[in-house]
Amino acid sequence: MTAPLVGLQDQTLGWGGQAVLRGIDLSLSAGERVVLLGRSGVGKSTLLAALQGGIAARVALVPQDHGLVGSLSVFHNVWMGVLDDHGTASNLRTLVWPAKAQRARVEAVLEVVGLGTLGRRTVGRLSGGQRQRVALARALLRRGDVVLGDEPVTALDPSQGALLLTHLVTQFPTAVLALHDIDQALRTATRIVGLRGGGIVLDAPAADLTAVDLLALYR
Ligand SMILES: Nc1ncnc2c1ncn2[C@@H]1O[C@H](COP(=O)(O)OP(=O)(O)OP(=O)(O)O)[C@@H](O)[C@H]1O
Repeated sequence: MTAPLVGLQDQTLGWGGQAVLRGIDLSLSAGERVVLLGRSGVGKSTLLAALQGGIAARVALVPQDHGLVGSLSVFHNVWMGVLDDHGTASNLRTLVWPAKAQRARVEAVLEVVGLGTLGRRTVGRLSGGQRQRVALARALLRRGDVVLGDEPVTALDPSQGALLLTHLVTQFPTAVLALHDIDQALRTATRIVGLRGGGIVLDAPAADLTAVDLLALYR
């Protein structure tokens, strides 16, 4: 049996000494597509942060707040996904004068998210949905062993969101996604983890669950 990518055992998770989740046991294996579900504020982002902190493999992130720099161009924000693959001198050069090959790599992922013509646009001038697509493009450029997405398509229309979510999970061997849409969770996940009342109350293969089972997390 291969070792898990991360294993949390009886962990208390929270912020600034304040516990949000208690008694958390969760291990993530390569190849899984885990969706985290639960009411707003229950601790999905908190759990994602703990998983991120524990994974030693290469991780691409799609944070809930997008994590973009509004004063920089779309190109530069997407390129941030691979900043740690390059040295400081190279990154400074890219900031001032991106090479043609770098532009081409970024344009390829911008095409995928439907922002092919907006590479030079300042992120501060984009709509919410466009910003989310920049964050998705940054993760797609980064690639990696695991993608962690915190409501990664909530700002998109349902059809575009479904397409990009499907694309995202096919680009990474392993995914953990916090979602709000139960049907999307059932379509996307191999495993669903449900949070309620400060802990994990459900951890089961998606194939064994129905929408009715998942609605219980929100009552
Ligand atoms: N960076 C942070 N610093 C301090 N407290 C935080 C931080 N992130 C979340 N919290 C707190 O942790 C608790 C759980 O929030 P969290 O964002 O994990 O929930 P969530 O299930 O992801 O919610 P939502 O679905 O609304 O995004 C909340 O009380 C929130 O205020």
